Amino acid sequence: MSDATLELRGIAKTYNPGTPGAVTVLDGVDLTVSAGEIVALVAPSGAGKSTLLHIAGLLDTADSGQVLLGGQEMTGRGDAARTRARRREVGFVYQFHHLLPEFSAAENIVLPQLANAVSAKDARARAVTLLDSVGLSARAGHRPAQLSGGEQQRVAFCRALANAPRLLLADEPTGNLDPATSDTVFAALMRLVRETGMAALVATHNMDLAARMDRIVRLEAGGVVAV
Ligand SMILES: Nc1ncnc2c1ncn2[C@@H]1O[C@H](COP(=O)(O)OP(=O)(O)OP(=O)(O)O)[C@@H](O)[C@H]1O
Repeated sequence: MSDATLELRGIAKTYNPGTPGAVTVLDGVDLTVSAGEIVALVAPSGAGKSTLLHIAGLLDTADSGQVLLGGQEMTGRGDAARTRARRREVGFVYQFHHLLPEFSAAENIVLPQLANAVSAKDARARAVTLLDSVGLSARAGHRPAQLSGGEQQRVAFCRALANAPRLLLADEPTGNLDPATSDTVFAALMRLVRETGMAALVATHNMDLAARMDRIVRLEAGGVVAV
C-alpha cells in the first residue's frame, strides 16, 4: 500500500459553470494524507469543505485535477469502478449520523459489509468487535432512536469502519454534539484511527479538536494552505 493514502492534485470545481450563478469553490487544491495520519480541514462556512470531501471520497467528480487512493488514479474511471473503490476504500461520517432508523446498531454495521459480499456471520462478528471498541457492546440491539446523540455518532463511526477502509472522511463529526459528548466521541475517533492505521481527513469548525490532530490544513480562496 502506498503511504499516501489520499492524494489530491490540482482539484478544481465550479458549480453551475457558464451561468451567472457560477461558483468556483475549489481552484487547484493539492493535499496528501498519509496512512496513520489524521488531518483537520478547517475553513469558513461555504468555503468548500464538503465539496472537497465528496470529491476525495469519489461521491462527486472534480472539473479537473486528480484523485489518487492508495496510489491508484481514480480520475476518469467509470461509475461502477468508482462505486466499488468507494465501498472498499472509504468510510464516511457526517454531522448527523444517517443511521437507518429501522435497523439496530449492529445491523447498521452489518449492512455495508454485505454490500461487499462479506458473509453474514463474519459481518456480525465484526460489528460486535467494533461496537465493543467504542464501549457500546450493550447497545448492539438498540435502534438509533433508543441511543443518545453521542452513542449514535459512535455507531456511525463503527459503520464507517465496517469495511476496514484505508481512508476515513468525516464532515463535522461532532458538530451536533454538546462539548462533553463531542470530546468523548472525538477521543473514540482518534483511537480508532490510531488502532487501524488508516488515513483520516476531518472537516471541523472546532479549533480545539483540530489542534489535537496531527496537522491542520485551511481551505482558503479555493486552495489549501498548511496552518
Ligand atoms: N450543488 C450545488 N450547486 C451550486 N452551488 C453549490 C452546490 N453545492 C455547494 N454549492 C456552493 O458551493 C460552496 C461550498 O459549499 P460546501 O458545502 O462545500 O461548503 P462547506 O465549506 O462545507 O460549508 P459548511 O461549513 O457551511 O458546511 C457554497 O457557496 C455552496 O453554496
